[in-house]
Amino acid sequence: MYMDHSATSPVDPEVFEAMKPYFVDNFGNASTLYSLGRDARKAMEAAREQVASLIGAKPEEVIFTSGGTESDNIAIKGTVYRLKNKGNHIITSAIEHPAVRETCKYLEKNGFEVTYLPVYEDGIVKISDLEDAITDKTILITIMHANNEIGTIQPIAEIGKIARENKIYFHTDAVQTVGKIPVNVEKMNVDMLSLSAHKVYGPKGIGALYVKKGVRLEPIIHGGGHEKGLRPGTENVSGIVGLGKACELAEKNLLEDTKYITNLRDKLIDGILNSIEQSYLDGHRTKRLPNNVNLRFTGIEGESLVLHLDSKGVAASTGSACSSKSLEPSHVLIALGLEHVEAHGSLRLTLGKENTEEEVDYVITAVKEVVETLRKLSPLWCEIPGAERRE
Ligand SMILES: Cc1ncc(COP(=O)(O)O)c(C=O)c1O
Ligand code: FES
Repeated sequence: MYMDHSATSPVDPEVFEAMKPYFVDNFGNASTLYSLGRDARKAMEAAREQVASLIGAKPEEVIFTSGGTESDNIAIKGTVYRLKNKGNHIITSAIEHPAVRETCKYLEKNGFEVTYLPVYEDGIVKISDLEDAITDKTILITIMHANNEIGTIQPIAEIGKIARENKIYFHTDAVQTVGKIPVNVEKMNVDMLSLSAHKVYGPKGIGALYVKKGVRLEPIIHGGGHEKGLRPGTENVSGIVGLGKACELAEKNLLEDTKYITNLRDKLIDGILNSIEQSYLDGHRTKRLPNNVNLRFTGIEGESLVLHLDSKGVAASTGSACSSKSLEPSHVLIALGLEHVEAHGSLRLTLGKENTEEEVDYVITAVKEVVETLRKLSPLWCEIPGAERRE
């Protein structure tokens, strides 16, 4: 069973049906003048309205991109390149997705200064830290709405208010929240917001950037002038139609889906914490995405856990990285103040609307069995203080 919806989600059959005509029959280039092209343009503009409606924006404030990564790059580089004569300071958080984090690291190598706000144990930035970090050189604040690993939700409206008071542009990466919790660009006081279709039952490789009316960005890609010159290139019409449909469905079902998934999440968290000794939840207990469960087990390696769960038919992910190139565990878990050895045993289960209570029960048992098996095999487990000795 699939419990890795924060990595990607299946395309909803309704979304797929909506996209189908735009591959073979209505294949026109949306920039052409004849009716085939005009039909494509019409479908694209309808999708722009669907996206705008979900996030409380005006359609003309929505730019289609190839996904979250590109939206983040256009927003961040587009702002700082435009304002580089005004200042060179960017504020972000220590737990951003690589699409933001690596963009900031790149900019640091190119003359910009970046402050990475700490998040403390609960995974949430402190407003007082943000206020202290602002200087007269600060030109951009970019802080994610919810974290992709630990699911914590940041106080975006408050951050946006401070950005406004200080006349600093504010971008948020809302890839993990759009379609999962209410997102309203006006209420959140944001100037730019990134979203991606494949996290909300839409296709991969398509997303959008909200750019508030009046906010001007320097283009980072140059070409034929599509999408107000910010994202030139022949439009991915079928993808855009899919994104629009996914947003329409998300808007229609948001409250019901959220309630259903939150219930599964809490059952999963309690079930695992209550049945496995030395297991811990990472991130805030309630200020977290309705579908995010991120746990840690003393004495266990996350990657072995994921591979053993896979053999029991459960798709999940981990923030530990023993066998990856970096040999570093997730920067997000380290930012929570965890030691390397603690971050080493992390398991992320992210639920979706097609998961059921029976699946949750199965996963609780599967995780318990795998943790017990791995601990039995571990020569270190019996030496850990408080560990129950197993013969
Ligand atoms: C918070 C966040 N930002 C950005 C991205 C990147 O989005 P995309 O895969 O559409 O480029 C992801 C996806 O993993 C994400 O979770
Ligand atoms: S050794 Fe496992 S996360 Fe580093």
